[in-house]
Amino acid sequence: MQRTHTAGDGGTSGAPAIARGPGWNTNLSQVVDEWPEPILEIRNLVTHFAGAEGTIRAVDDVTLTLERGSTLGIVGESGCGKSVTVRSILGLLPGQAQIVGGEILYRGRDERVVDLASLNPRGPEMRSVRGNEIAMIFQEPMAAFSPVYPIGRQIVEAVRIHTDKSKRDARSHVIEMLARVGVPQPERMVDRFPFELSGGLLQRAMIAMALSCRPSILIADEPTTALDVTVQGQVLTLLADLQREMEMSVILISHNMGVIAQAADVVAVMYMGRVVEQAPVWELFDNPQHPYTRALLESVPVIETEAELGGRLRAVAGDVPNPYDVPSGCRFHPRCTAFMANMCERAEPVLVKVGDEHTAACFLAEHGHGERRD
Ligand SMILES: Nc1ncnc2c1ncn2[C@@H]1O[C@H](COP(=O)(O)OP(=O)(O)OP(=O)(O)O)[C@@H](O)[C@H]1O
Repeated sequence: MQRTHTAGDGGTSGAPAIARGPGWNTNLSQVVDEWPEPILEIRNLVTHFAGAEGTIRAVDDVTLTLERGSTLGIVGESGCGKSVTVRSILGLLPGQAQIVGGEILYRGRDERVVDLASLNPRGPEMRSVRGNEIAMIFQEPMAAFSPVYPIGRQIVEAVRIHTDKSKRDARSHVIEMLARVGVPQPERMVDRFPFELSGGLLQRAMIAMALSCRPSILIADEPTTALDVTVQGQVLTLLADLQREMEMSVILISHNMGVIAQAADVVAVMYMGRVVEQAPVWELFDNPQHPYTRALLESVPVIETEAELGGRLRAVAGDVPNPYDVPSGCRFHPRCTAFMANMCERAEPVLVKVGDEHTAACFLAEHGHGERRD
C-alpha cells in the first residue's frame, strides 16, 4: 500500500507500507500488510481555545495517520498542541476548546468508519468508543483515579460499563490485569486506595484500567514523565509487550526524543499547533530535515553530556512564542539557526515530501538543501 499525508491537502498518495523501525513492534510490516486500512486518520484538524486575549489555534491543520498495530509518536516542546490533538480524538477537551475543522476518521471494531470529530463528546457513540475501543493513559495517574475508592473497585466499574461481566467476573478479570501489568500481590492490591500505591504501581494500575477492555487504540500522553528513569524503562517495555499481545495501535506523546526512539514506529514533530516533520523513526533520527527537529534531537541527553552538565539537559534555544502572537511566515523562524531573511518570515512552508514516507515543512528541505545525510 502506498500512503503519504501532507497537511493542507488531506490527501493520500505515494510511499510504501511503513517499514519496520526499532520501536515496540517486531512484525509491523506484516501487521500493515494484513490490515491495509489505517485504524485512524486525522485530516486537517483544527482545534481552537477561546482565551482571555483572543483565539488560540492550539491545533492548526494537523493531518496524521495511525496504521494498525503501529506506534505513532508525537513529539514537541510544551504547548505545541500534542495533548489537544489527542484529546480532540476522544472529545476530552476543556469547555473553552472546540474542534472547528477537519475530520478524525476511526475504523471501529465493526469496520464502520466514524468521524469522531463530528460526534457529541458526551453522546452515547463517543462514550462507547472512549474507554472501550480507544483508551487513554496520562502522565499523572492520580488524575485517573478517585482518591476515595479502592483502585480495584474503580477498575471493576470501568470494566462493567463496557462489558456484561458480573461483579465477581469483573473483579477476577481486574486481578488478572493487575498481575499482567506487574502489580505484586494483586489480590491484596485490588483493595488498596490510590494514595497507598507508589507512583510506579499507580501507573501500572492505570494501564490495567485502560487496557481492561482490550482497546484497539491506546493513547499514552507522557506516560513515563513522572517516573524515575528505571521505572520509565520498565513501563515502556510493559506497554510494548501489551501492545504486541493485544494487537493494539498506540499514539505515544512525549517531549523526550529518547522515549520516542525506543517506542515509536513513525514520528510526527509538532511546533505551535502544526506538524512540521513526519517520518519513520529511524529516518527521522538519521535524516532530520527540519531545523526544529534537529534542535530537539540535539536536546536528547547522552550520559556523558548529562554528567558534564550536572544533570541539566540542553533545551532548544529561545522560547516558544506567545500563542496569541503567532510569528509570521514559518512559526519557527525567530528561533531558527537556518533562518533565511526575506523568505522564512514572509511565507509559511507547507509539508512537502522530502524522502520515502518523509515530509517536512521547511524551505530548506523544500529546495533540496536540507543536508540529507544519506
Ligand atoms: N485549558 C486551556 N486554556 C487555554 N489554552 C490552553 C488550555 N490548554 C491548552 N491550551 C493551549 O493550547 C496549546 C496546546 O497545548 P497542549 O496542552 O496541547 O500542548 P502540549 O504540547 O501537550 O504541551 P505539554 O507537553 O505541556 O502537555 C497551548 O499553546 C496552550 O496555550
